[in-house]
Amino acid sequence: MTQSVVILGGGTAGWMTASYLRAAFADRVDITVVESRRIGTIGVGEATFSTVRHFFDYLGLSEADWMPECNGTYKLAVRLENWRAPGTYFYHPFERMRVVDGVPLTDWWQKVGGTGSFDRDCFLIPWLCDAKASPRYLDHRLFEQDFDEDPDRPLYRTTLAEQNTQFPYAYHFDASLLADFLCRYAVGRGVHRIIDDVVDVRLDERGWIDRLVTREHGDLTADLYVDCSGFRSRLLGDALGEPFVSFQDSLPNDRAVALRVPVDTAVRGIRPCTTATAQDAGWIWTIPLYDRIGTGYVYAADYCEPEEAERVLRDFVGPAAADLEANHIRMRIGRSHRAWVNNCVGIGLSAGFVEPLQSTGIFLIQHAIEQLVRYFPGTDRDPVLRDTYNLSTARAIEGVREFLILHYRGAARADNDYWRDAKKRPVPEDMAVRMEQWQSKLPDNDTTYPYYHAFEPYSYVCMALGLGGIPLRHPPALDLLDTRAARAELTRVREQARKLVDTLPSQVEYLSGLR
Ligand SMILES: Cc1cc2nc3c(=O)[nH]c(=O)nc-3n(C[C@H](O)[C@H](O)[C@H](O)COP(=O)(O)OP(=O)(O)OC[C@H]3O[C@@H](n4cnc5c(N)ncnc54)[C@H](O)[C@@H]3O)c2cc1C
Ligand SMILES: N[C@@H](Cc1c[nH]c2cc(Cl)ccc12)C(=O)O
Repeated sequence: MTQSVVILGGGTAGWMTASYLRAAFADRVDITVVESRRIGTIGVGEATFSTVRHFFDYLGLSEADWMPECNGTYKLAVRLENWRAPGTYFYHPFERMRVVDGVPLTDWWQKVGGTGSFDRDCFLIPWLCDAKASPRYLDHRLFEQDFDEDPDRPLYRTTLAEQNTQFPYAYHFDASLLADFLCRYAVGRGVHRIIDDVVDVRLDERGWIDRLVTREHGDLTADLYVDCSGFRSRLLGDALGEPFVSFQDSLPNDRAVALRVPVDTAVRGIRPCTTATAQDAGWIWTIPLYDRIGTGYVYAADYCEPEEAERVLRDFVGPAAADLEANHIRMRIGRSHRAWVNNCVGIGLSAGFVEPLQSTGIFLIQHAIEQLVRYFPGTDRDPVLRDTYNLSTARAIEGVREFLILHYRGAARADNDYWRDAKKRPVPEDMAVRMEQWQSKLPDNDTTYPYYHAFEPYSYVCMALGLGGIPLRHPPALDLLDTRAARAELTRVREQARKLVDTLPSQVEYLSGLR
């Protein structure tokens, strides 16, 4: 059996991998993390999917264990501003669609209309985000009563595969603080930590990694090497030469500039969502943490210079940006042809990245780690385990890629070359067919990317309706069906939403109580 693992890299991917493998295999697998003090981590990556709760569950960690130490806040949705036209916004919530007489409520909304805001007419979470409300009451009850969440239930080893319901929120957290927290978790459970630089990688005659040469700690050998070295891809890409499949033709944003902005939470409040504000050459993220904002401009170098991007971001933030140091980042957009080659598995930026829209990076890390546990190699090195792992992880990032392409192809904005060119970029062949299908009927299980990538049809529906750039018709069947029950449900959504806004505490009030 595989008895030892060396992980190169101490960023989010490295310490998520180390802590999860430890939780899975205990001391039956010896784990070492080697990380450079000289080479920094990417330092961003602060919003997640709701499914990240399975990661913390698996480690036996409750929110109270890690949120206060990581500046954590709740994320109920992504708020997309100015994608349809300047001054407009809509939400992509963690909330499944209601169904009336077998038809999704958003399809009914197309037929019977509503107030004009599909998100507020069909979902509850947009109302909570607008009100900066907490998803929990002060007694910790969740607003969404569909969950039989027993606050005293023992944490147990849930995984993405058990996500049979849609949990209504995800998290924002300080990426560096989370990596530090997971480092303490892992080292406290017996993971070895070496702070050093890997200066050379030696391969054997088969082209497998024989050992990692460090500057001060000699050579490191293991049965399996996990490359969490970030965009450098020091093992998978550099040492093993695995080809990289670029997504640049369909996802042009390859740069970012970020700021960490201190805020007075008591004054500003905390909107429980990530905001993505479209710009002339990309979009700006706003991630509200407990005592600061994480913000950054994701843009395409072909349309905007770094200096201009930094100026736009500083203008967007305002006077609070003065004297703050900007972090300029080059992004490698695409994926390794294979994430697992011989005795090396790439996880995190080293294996692939599709720009941070919709916060998919940490989900892809979590999915990769879960699959690594499922397909963990034995001494016989069964290639079927490796090949199945590679197929599953490639499909996950290809599905995310397709969902992100939809944002640029589907945005109604066409007010400059960047947004006009976005409509002409190539899309995967199957996706072109699906985009045609969406014009006759909103996306559903039959017309969205067919392999697991975490996004469900309702996410595609929110984009199709919210972005405004795809011509949409309701199916003719709705002209023949009785609309009364659907109209009643639309009224019920608004009544429930108004009651929640009136009874839930603010997110600031609830989170202050956790500290
Ligand atoms: C602009 C931007 C915004 C993002 N926003 C989000 C978001 O909101 N949500 C989300 O889920 N994801 C987001 N991501 C993705 C997220 O940041 C990454 O998935 C996450 O941080 C994982 O990074 P990593 O651990 O793979 O790499 P890194 O953080 O770069 O860590 C690499 C590690 O490898 C070490 N290392 C490298 N080479 C050597 C060597 N030779 N010897 C020793 N050590 C070495 C470094 O010291 C470091 O510890 C974003 C990414 C970018 C670029
Ligand atoms: N079902 C996955 C993915 C997902 C569903 N809704 C959203 C909204 C946002 Cl902002 C990101 C991700 C998602 C999950 O629940 O995490």
